[in-house]
Amino acid sequence: MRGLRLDRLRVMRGGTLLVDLDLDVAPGEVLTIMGPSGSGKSTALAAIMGTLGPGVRQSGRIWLDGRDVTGLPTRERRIGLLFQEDVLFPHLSVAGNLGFGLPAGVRGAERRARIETALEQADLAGFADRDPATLSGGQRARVALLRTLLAEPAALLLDEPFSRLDATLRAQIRTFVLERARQKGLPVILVSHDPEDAAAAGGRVVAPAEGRGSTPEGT
Ligand SMILES: Nc1ncnc2c1ncn2[C@@H]1O[C@H](COP(=O)(O)OP(=O)(O)OP(=O)(O)O)[C@@H](O)[C@H]1O
Repeated sequence: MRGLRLDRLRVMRGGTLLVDLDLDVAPGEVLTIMGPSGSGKSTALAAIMGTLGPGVRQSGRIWLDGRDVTGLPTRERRIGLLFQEDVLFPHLSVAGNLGFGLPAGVRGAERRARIETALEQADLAGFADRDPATLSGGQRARVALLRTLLAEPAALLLDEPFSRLDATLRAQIRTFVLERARQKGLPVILVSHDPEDAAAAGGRVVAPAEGRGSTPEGT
């Protein structure tokens, strides 16, 4: 089965149940995890990525495209993460930054071609040799997204991405990200404390420890 499945995924810290999710995110679907600061949103994403630190107890399974990825190291899970303070390497060109997203075996002309194509699709043709410091906030945000997508993830997690951008730009970038994810048929989990993000995503909204959550069908 394609998509992302959280099968009774639970994370306890101390005596607190921070994460309790039991749901599927279909290809092209966006699920929003919403809750106040400290409610466990980032913890939920860390559990899915496999980057939880010590001091927590995790149970349940994570399935991606029918594969149980629960025990796999982060890099083998094929899950892309874009977060709030995603930064580009300042000492590398835009193309150099994008190269970090590409699978290791992609080299030479193929590497250049994939980078050029990605830039064109993001309205950034001709930007390959630019210094990231010379880009606008919106251009930087698009490059960060392209870098994540070039790794060909099978799911995309967004942790309050671009919340530092002003409202207009943020809305544009949010649309851009969600459209790209839908085109690629990626299941997306968006973490936010902003109801506007959830409304723009247009899908289900759950709290980090909501269990099955609520679906439009009420199932
Ligand atoms: N490494 C850690 N050690 C101890 N406590 C932690 C650690 N990381 C998170 N916590 C605690 O776990 C709880 C959930 O944190 P988490 O970062 O998941 O919340 P959040 O909903 O993402 O918050 P925010 O919106 O502020 O980012 C908080 O009470 C936090 O203090």
